[in-house]
Amino acid sequence: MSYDIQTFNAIAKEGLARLPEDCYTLNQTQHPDAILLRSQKLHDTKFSKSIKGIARAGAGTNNIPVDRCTKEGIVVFNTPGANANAVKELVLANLFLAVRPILSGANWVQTLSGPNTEEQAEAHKKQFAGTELEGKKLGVIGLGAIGAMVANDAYRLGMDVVGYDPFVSVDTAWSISRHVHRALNIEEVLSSADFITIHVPLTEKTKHLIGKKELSLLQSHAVLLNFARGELVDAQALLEILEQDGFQKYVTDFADEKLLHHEKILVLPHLGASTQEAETNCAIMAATTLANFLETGNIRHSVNFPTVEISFHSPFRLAIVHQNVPNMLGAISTVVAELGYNIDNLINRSREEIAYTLVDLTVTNEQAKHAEKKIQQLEHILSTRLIQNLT
Ligand SMILES: NC(=O)c1ccc[n+]([C@@H]2O[C@H](COP(=O)([O-])OP(=O)(O)OC[C@H]3O[C@@H](n4cnc5c(N)ncnc54)[C@H](O)[C@@H]3O)[C@@H](O)[C@H]2O)c1
Ligand SMILES: O=C(O)[C@H](O)COP(=O)(O)O
Repeated sequence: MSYDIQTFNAIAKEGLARLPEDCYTLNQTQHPDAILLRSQKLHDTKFSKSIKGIARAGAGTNNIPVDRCTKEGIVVFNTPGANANAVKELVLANLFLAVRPILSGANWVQTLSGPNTEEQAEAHKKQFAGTELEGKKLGVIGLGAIGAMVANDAYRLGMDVVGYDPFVSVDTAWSISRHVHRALNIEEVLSSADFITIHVPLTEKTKHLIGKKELSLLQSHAVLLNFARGELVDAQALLEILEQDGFQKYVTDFADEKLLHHEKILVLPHLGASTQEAETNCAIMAATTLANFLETGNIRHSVNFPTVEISFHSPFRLAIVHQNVPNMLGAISTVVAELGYNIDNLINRSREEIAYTLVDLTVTNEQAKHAEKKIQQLEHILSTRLIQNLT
């Protein structure tokens, strides 16, 4: 069995190495089995019926039409936490840059010349004096993989940290220092913190999460950092409020023409996950997850399908994507029973409107194909896949 994977963007070679040549080809057909990508926008892409999964080597999946994928039975994966440390380090670097005029001091020194360079530097250094992070208050909006790491490390730097996340997962909650205060609403964070950093995904619900009302709550000396997604902040409202000296500075990882050449805005070219380590981690996790899905039907790290994992020992497995309606399991097992086959193992899980069933069979190739064909004829089936156990 060979799978063709369509790739977009620079996927680290360590990840591509998880797709060995004897089982995988890259970009060889018009009808690939799966897509592996980073930030390429797929909203206008029509997916071939051959596509079973899309793996995002990264955290955010707002570049993928996830709802449409769900309707088409395509499993979308991401790589939770794989680039969190890279983003955390860049956020911390920008907190330091926000309190110490490091860049302007370094640029100014380059303008000096002559044998008294050192004296000139010493005489004028006071114009580049800064403040310290220790004792200042950091507000973290979104306490997932990145937000939790930022909160913990900021606390270790001596900052007073307050976090807001009404949907925080149990696993992440366990990882957050007990010294991080829990805010019950976003207003508390925005109005009380000296620095606010945003780490929530961009969805229809979070677009412009920080709008005019929220920006108006910031203290005049506050610094807002956005290393999550540009559209989380209403750029027009932000420009107006900065103009009125509503707050001090906006640091963003997302280029937007409206925000360029503004003395109170620092724009970076989406560098959050651009470290060798993060690129390698994400590529390995995405490729491994995709390969496991293609070869066994098992699903983990999906943003639109349930987690479904059982060990694969039978010669054949049917992977069935169907609508989450009553009696699908009964209908599927009746088809198999009427054919006279015994089910070795079966798992069914659902997530909102979608459900996924794996049926393991010890039958011949022909018999397995026959069972698949019969199941395809059932109502509410979105797709089926017959996987042969090659181990
Ligand atoms: N700049 C970069 O290169 C870069 C790199 C990685 C991730 N990101 C962005 O950062 C986002 C977060 O990444 P992550 O790995 O921490 O994801 P994550 O899924 O681990 O964490 C997101 C957190 O946001 C919380 N959340 C959702 N809606 C919220 C709301 N309205 N208010 C408060 N909290 C809310 C969730 O409960 C979750 O805990 C990604 O979705 C992506 O857009 C950017
Ligand atoms: O969501 C993410 O993981 C980041 O935005 C990384 O994007 P990139 O892979 O294009 O650097």
